[in-house]
Amino acid sequence: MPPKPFSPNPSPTPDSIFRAKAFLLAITISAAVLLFLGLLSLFFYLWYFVFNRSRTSPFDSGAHLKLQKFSYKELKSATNVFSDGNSIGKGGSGTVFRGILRDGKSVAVKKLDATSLQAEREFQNELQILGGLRSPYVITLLGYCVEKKKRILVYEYMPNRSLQESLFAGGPGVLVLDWNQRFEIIVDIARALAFLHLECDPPIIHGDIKPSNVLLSSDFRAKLSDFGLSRVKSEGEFGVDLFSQELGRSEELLWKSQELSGNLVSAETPTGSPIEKDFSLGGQASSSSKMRRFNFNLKTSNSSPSNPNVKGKEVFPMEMGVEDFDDRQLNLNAYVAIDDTATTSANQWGKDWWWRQDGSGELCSKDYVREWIGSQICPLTNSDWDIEKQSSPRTTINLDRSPTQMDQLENGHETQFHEQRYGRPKKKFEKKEGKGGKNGNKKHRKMQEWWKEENLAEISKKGHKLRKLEFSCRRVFKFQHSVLGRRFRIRKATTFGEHIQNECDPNAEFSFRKGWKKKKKTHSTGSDMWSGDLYSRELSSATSVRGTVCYVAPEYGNSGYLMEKADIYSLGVLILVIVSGRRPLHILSSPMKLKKANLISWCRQLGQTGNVLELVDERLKEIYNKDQASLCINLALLCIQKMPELRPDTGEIVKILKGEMDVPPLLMDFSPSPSKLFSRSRGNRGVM
Ligand SMILES: Nc1ncnc2c1ncn2[C@@H]1O[C@H](COP(=O)(O)OP(=O)(O)OP(=O)(O)O)[C@@H](O)[C@H]1O
Repeated sequence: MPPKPFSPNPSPTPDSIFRAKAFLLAITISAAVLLFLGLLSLFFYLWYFVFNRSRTSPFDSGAHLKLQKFSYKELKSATNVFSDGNSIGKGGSGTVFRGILRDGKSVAVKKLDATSLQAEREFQNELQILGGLRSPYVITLLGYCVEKKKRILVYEYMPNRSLQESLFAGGPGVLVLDWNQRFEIIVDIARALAFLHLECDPPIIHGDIKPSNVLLSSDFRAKLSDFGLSRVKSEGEFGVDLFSQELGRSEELLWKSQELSGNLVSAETPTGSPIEKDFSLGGQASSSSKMRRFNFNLKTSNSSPSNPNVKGKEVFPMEMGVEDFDDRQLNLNAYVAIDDTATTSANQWGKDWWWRQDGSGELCSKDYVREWIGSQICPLTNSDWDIEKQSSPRTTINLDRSPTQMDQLENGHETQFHEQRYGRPKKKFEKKEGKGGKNGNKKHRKMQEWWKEENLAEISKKGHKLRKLEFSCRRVFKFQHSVLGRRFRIRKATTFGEHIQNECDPNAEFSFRKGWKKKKKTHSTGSDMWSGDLYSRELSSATSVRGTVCYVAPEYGNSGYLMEKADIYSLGVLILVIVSGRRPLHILSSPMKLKKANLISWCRQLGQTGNVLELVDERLKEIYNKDQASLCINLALLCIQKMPELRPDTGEIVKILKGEMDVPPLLMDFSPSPSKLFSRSRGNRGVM
């Protein structure tokens, strides 16, 4: 068959040309539109994440759960314009209100003090850490509000509010929490910590375990709250936290400022090098050092305490022998260098306060209560103090008078104590004041150093100039001094009740940042001037004291080490508080009860010599599970051991509480401490 002849395509008709052109045009237009839309969404995406999100949500959204962003208007109407009636508590960094959202859900709205650095830090921490956590044992952060300087956090509402209120609000004779509830609360808190330490990766250290940070649901189950001081442990880290990295700088500033002010103790080591050099390393090494060489607070150096080059330091006169010292002398020398391989830093008091909690007997709670009060009224320099004394004798507190009063109290002269405290003629008061002035000044100086450093440490983080720091420190101290005087006039006019704390004006409380402030009418009983918790509340309000006095672990001091075992220590104290229904520091008028003033030391004494069940809250009227109670107390004793390595971890604690593991025997702690050395010299008394 012949091939088919080639026939060329028929020429395109105008119609087909038009259709092809239209098709091409449509493709071009749609491509352009798509491109435009793509670019638009890209720009929107960039705008949203780079500008909008970074302004409103200061954390990496990828790593966190979805938090609701509330408008200020919304929260304002939820809380009835943040009315006093809706206020349910006041903390160091803001006020908490009850709110009802538009969908009817109850929430707790924490309005942070806009201008405070602590509030800002707490806000960031809560979002970055708590915002990413979901556990039945941890409070749920539902959302936040950021508008201009306003910082607000919205949490799930806990109808029974804080453990602090449930434990202490009832007053004598009124039982709020029964034994079962207390035990469940202890288990819940242990589980919360186990979640943070073991289930979170990287682990989270809470850093501020105390009753007011344990919130209770309607059925009295506990949830851990307040992550304002918590931190995420970074990989491979063995002891330095984020904030402590500022410490070297702060220390340096401290030394410089001391040079400037000229009237504080010399900050030089015997070799003339600033102590900051070894400061953090000392702590790091300590956490892995052997028991006998363990020392968190003292810097290891090749110097001797009797080295004449140690300028201005108070050195324990070893040659005299510790036996030559009576208790009073030891109290005055509590911050001296006692180890021949160690020297103190100028801020030693700040790290040594906790020794006074220990069970060795020679240092009582009253000493650090007194010292603490001293710190509050102590101006930055001695001359300021003198000026204040002259200008307003009635408003100054005579610290040197306090030991006498307390000693008499201990000796059982309660009536005399009362008279002296409130009815003594002014002349005698002044005479006494003059007599003990020298020792008092020493104490003042120590407290000044501590507080100065604390303030410097915090403010230096924000890069303030040294002179500005000096100025603000002076101003703060002066202000606190004068207002505290006013406070004590009120106290002098009252009669001596069963609890010293009852004398305090219930409507006033002291804040390190703000001085005395009139307490808002709240339901919170969290601020108790004379309780350990008061120190806590107020100290935790002092921005650079991370953690809570009486709850904070000894190794933490102010050197910045915050590890899991610090939480365990606080948990131990908290367990004792829950079991006993007492605050960690509770000064009572009765001399018989004075030994019980310091819960920790009392418990240690009972652990060594007596029946630990003596500690159980009398209000339980013997209606409690004795096995569980002694388990809790023994567990607490394990947790409050001075050496972090000896404390159990959270996994073990939960197992012990669930009865899946026995309480390990309590080892003796041979940490070299002033009190320990003193004890040993008196016959090798062990200190737990
Ligand atoms: N989610 C909540 N539900 C119910 N009440 C709450 C809630 N959060 C806080 N509160 C109440 O508000 C009080 C103050 O809480 P906040 O966390 O501000 O301060 P704090 O922990 O007591 O003190 P600080 O912040 O100084 O450590 C608590 O004691 C508690 O009574």
